Amino acid sequence: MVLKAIGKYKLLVTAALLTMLLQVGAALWQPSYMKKILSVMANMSLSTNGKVDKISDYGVALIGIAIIGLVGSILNTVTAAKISQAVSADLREMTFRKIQTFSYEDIEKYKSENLVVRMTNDINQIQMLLMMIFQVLIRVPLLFVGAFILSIITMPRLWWIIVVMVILIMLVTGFSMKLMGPHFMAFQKLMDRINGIAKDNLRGARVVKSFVQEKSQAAKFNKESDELMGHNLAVGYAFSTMIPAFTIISQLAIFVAILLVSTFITKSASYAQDQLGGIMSFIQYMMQIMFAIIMGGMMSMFASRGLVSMGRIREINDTQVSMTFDDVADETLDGSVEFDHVSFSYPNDDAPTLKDISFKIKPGQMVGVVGATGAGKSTLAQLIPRLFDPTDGTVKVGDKDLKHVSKGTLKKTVSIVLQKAILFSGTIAGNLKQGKPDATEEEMNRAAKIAQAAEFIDRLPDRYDAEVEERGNNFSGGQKQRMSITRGVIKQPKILILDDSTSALDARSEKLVQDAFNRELNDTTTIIIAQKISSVVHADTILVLDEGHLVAQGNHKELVATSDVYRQIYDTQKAKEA
Ligand SMILES: Nc1ncnc2c1ncn2[C@@H]1O[C@H](COP(=O)(O)OP(=O)(O)OP(=O)(O)O)[C@@H](O)[C@H]1O
Repeated sequence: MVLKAIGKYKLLVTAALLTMLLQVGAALWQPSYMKKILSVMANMSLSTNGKVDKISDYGVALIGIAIIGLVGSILNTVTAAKISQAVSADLREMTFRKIQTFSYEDIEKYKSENLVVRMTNDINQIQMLLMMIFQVLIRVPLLFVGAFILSIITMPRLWWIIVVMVILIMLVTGFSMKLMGPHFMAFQKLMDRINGIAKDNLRGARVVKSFVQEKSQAAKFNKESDELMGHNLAVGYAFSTMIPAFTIISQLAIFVAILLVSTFITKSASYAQDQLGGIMSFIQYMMQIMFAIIMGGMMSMFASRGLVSMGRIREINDTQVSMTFDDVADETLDGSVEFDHVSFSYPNDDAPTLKDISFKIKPGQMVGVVGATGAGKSTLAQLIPRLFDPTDGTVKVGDKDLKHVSKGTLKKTVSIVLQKAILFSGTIAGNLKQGKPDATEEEMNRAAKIAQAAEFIDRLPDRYDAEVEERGNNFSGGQKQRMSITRGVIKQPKILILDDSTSALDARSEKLVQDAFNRELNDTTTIIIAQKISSVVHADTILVLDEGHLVAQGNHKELVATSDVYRQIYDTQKAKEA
């Protein structure tokens, strides 16, 4: 997946690789000139004629090589940044598009905060890994092998120092990586949890404040945050020992090399003139070898985090969407609804929430759904716009099994106004047009009048262009519900489901909404889920749910006479009102 995404940027990738080569070439070339300069200096006492000129020529060449290396480095950083940014943006967009195809069930399985972390933090990890790859991937092995060979050619008698140094550095790097690995693995999961707590806390800020929950929320957050800090510290400790260990090893290697060369010099004067310059380049090559191993270690660290993130992003993109729609032409369905022996269990929940439910609703009927809290009313409603598929049985709309209806047909036939009014930041018009993207102002007006939203929208200076803040925070609960109902009715669906969506309206407004429905939405099948029996008392038929079972169906009068569950709810509510 990532390779495919990188494949789009072949030109940039080639440029990054070439500039990386340029950098390595310059780095490996530089010490040989250093050796030449020092060799000339070592021989100076014998005859200085022409030697200063030679030194300055070598000096100019050295600066030239440094400039080539610098240009290579700048171009490499720019191209690596471009590739990593472009690829991560592509991955982010691709993943977001994939999430848009998810069913509600898929989103529930992942959890929204987990998806947010994947789209942000995991993509950042991949971006950092790509940056690293295009800055050091070729550089590390080339620099390592090149410096290794050249150091031995420069000082053949000191080959063993290099070998011992490489072994020691690799051991330290391997040991440190082993210590750090599990902590990196824990990062992402903790980030998911921290994000979830922060999201819940900020979303429920009013609850937190009104129930004085700041301390307990902070304690919950601190627990996860401290755990993250623990992992970060462990990585920090491993790093803090790794770097000094490298320094000790390299200093030791330099000391032994100088000591040995000094011994050779005392034994042979000619060796001094031949090899004195070599020791300088030898040390530089040693440093380059060490740098290559450290970079390799860092890369494996980024890689271990980046690979976990790649796995998490791939998991989203490889997800088999749990709900697909038949690729059939859109059609016009009537507003009848039929549940045929429908049972339903939530994902990861063994016990069924709906149990063997069967009923039929005729087009244009007004239907009430009542039952105790948790009886399964909202769950039943969510099966009609296919937010979930039933575990058993069939849900039909307009006599067609929902599983064989196109997405377009379902969208124009069914509209649901959820229990919680969810608005998006933007304008009122932007929110209403989610119900019908090409809605005219006249259509918005008509829908707003039915939902009793026109009265407050008309009072706003910008009317439909008035700003809606994040989650509609600048509107009251009742206003949000009215806008939500407006969005639901604007496309004039054949079936309108109101899931307890007038709960924040006062009795007068609720009555006005219901009257408007009766007047304006005569042909629409209206399914009203209600806590209060008074909201559905005039319905053509009422479904009574009890612990996931449909225990009775009929109009108010019939149910009072025949259903114990219904009568019980009715009597309790009447007693409260009295
Ligand atoms: N997304 C979900 N995942 C798992 N279980 C759920 C989910 N939503 C609801 N449930 C469970 O299903 C049962 C029925 O919930 P549902 O919301 O349908 O009841 P309800 O009758 O609409 O209740 P209320 O009147 O309080 O809104 C409850 O026990 C609830 O815990």
